[in-house]
Amino acid sequence: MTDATIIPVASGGGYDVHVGRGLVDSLGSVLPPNAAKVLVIHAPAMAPTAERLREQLAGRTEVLLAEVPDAEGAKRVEVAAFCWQILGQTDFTRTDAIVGLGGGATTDLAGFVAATWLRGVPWVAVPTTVLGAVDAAVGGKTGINTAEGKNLVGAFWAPRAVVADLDLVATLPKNDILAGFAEIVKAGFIADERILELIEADVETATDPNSAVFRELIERAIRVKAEVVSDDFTEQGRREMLNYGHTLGHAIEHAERYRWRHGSAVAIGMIFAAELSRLATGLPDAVVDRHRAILESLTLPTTYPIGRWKTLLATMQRDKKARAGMLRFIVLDDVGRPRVLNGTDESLLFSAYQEVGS
Ligand SMILES: NC(=O)c1ccc[n+]([C@@H]2O[C@H](COP(=O)([O-])OP(=O)(O)OC[C@H]3O[C@@H](n4cnc5c(N)ncnc54)[C@H](O)[C@@H]3O)[C@@H](O)[C@H]2O)c1
Ligand SMILES: O=C(O)C(=O)C[C@@H](O)[C@H](O)[C@H](O)COP(=O)(O)O
Ligand SMILES: [Zn+2]
Repeated sequence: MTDATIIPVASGGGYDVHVGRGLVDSLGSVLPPNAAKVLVIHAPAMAPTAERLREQLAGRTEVLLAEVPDAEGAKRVEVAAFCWQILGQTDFTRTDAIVGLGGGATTDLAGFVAATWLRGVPWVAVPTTVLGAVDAAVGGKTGINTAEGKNLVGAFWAPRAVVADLDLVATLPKNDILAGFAEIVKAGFIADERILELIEADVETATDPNSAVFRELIERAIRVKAEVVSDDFTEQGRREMLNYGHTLGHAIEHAERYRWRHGSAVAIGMIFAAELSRLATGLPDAVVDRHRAILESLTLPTTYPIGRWKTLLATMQRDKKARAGMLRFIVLDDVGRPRVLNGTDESLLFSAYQEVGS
């Protein structure tokens, strides 16, 4: 692909993340050469792009389109079943391929459908949000939500390529761009302080999809994720660090019935994780304050009602990092030094939450 930055991922069979502009027009080059059929699972906002893909690939392969509900509405078993039905009725085989075109919710679903159809067919992720490009589409964590919690059903199933076309991301509403920055900030705090410095230097330029700094931030965050998942695809250890801010974040998404943006919930979750780090590991006050300053500069939420604590705690018990009923959190010893905190007692957790509670 021309003008693309290539970021390799070494796990899940090995694949590349392509970052650049106008890339979707050469999507055919990353599809399996012998695929007779391609199912494009896409978000409603991406219908015109899906149609463009159909025209582009006509003659080479049969392109089927599956428009799925917007945002978290896509991550439901009924929607997976709708996709499985299309695959069944079109005799989709293991040499065919799925394309996930949309934000993280769409690519999580598309990857899950690919992982489960015939126990695994090839798929390509085409993220169209900031959050999808820097995080969701990379690493092969696929899944759907259940009534009990976020991403409780899923599979590790790597794509054969990720195509992050920044021309597609440019149409994203500003609030979605800002929410996606929560994951970029996460990458900054756990592994790349330069990310934080670039946002602090000029938040307007950093979040302008046409700026060079924006592209640098996208690429830096992808490199963080690619490096971690190359080392630990199935989350046996190091990959857990990517869950910084997510234990409380996912509980907030559940409490809000999946109507909140993921990045907004993770922003509050990171404040909680930073406050917990201050209490448990002695994370300096300045680093905790830095979380608030950066997330507020992005106009992301940093507080949540104090009265919701018991509800959130109950949901957090189902967090995938929990072991034998014991909650585990990702905390920071310092910027760039995340680690797991085991066996946290409830009063310590509540003390940290009091700093978040409004
Ligand atoms: N698998 C992973 O490793 C991983 C990592 C991070 C997040 N996630 C998941 O990703 C999801 C959040 O992803 P998201 O923030 O991209 O949200 P999203 O997929 O809900 O997309 C946000 C909104 O933007 C719209 N949209 C998408 N692209 C657009 C475009 N180019 N122009 C205009 N509108 C567009 C969508 O239709 C939606 O309304 C959550 O479900 C989260 O759990 C997964
Ligand atoms: O890739 C990972 O690993 C992550 O934890 C990245 C997170 O940003 C992402 O939201 C992920 O979907 C959370 O996974 P879960 O296992 O906590 O459901
Ligand atoms: Zn996330």
